[in-house]
Amino acid sequence: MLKTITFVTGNAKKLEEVVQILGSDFPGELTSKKLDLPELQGDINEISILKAKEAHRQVQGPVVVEDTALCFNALKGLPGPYIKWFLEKLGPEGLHQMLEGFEDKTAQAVCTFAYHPGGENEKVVLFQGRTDGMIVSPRGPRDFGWDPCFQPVGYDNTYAEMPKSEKNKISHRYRALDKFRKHFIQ
Ligand SMILES: O=c1nc[nH]c2c1ncn2[C@H]1C[C@H](O)[C@@H](COP(=O)(O)OP(=O)(O)OP(=O)(O)O)O1
Ligand SMILES: [Mg+2]
Repeated sequence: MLKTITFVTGNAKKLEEVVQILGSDFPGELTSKKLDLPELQGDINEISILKAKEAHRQVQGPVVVEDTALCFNALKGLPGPYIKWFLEKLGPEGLHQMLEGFEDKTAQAVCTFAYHPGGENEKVVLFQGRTDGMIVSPRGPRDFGWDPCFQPVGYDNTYAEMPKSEKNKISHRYRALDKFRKHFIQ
C-alpha cells in the first residue's frame, strides 16, 4: 500500500514546486497541509528536525517539512536559515546590498526535507540539496522569495528569469527531492 505523507508548509510556492518536481514519479501519496510551524534557532539540520517533530505532533502521522536557507559565503553562511526575516525586511535589493562591502558574492541555496515516518519512536530523516550561485542585483519576476537575486553557477539567468522547468532541474529543492524520492524507491 502506498504511504500517505503530509507535506506541511505555509508556503504555496514551495508546494507548487514540490508537486511539479515529484510529479507522478513518487511511490507514495503526498497531501499538503498549511500550517505555520514555529522554527527554533539553531543550525539548518536542528531547525529542520524540530520542525518535523512539531509537524508530527500536530498531524499525528507521516509528515515531511522543508526548510530553505540562503547562505552567503562572505558572511560565513549567514543569513542561512534566517533568510526569511532578512528577505521580509530588505527585499531582494537589500540582500544584494548586504554584500556591497564584500568582493565575494557567492552563495549557496540549501534545501532540507525532514521526514518523520509517523511512529511514536521513529527518527526524523533528512534529505539535503545544495545549489551554488551568486547574489546579483535583482532581475526577473518577483513572485517567489529571493529568486530574483540568486544566479546559479554556470547560468546567465537568475532563478526568477528561468522557466520553472529549468529551475526545477538544477535547484536546491530538486536536488533534495531527488534524494527523498530515492529513499522511497529502494
Ligand atoms: O526556491 C526558492 N526561491 C526563492 N525563495 C525561496 C525559495 N524557497 C524558499 N524561499 C524563501 C521563502 C522564505 O522567505 C525563505 C525560506 O524560509 P522557510 O521557513 O523555509 O519557508 P516558509 O516559512 O515560507 O515556508 P514553511 O512554512 O515551509 O516554513 O526563503
Ligand atoms: Mg518557515
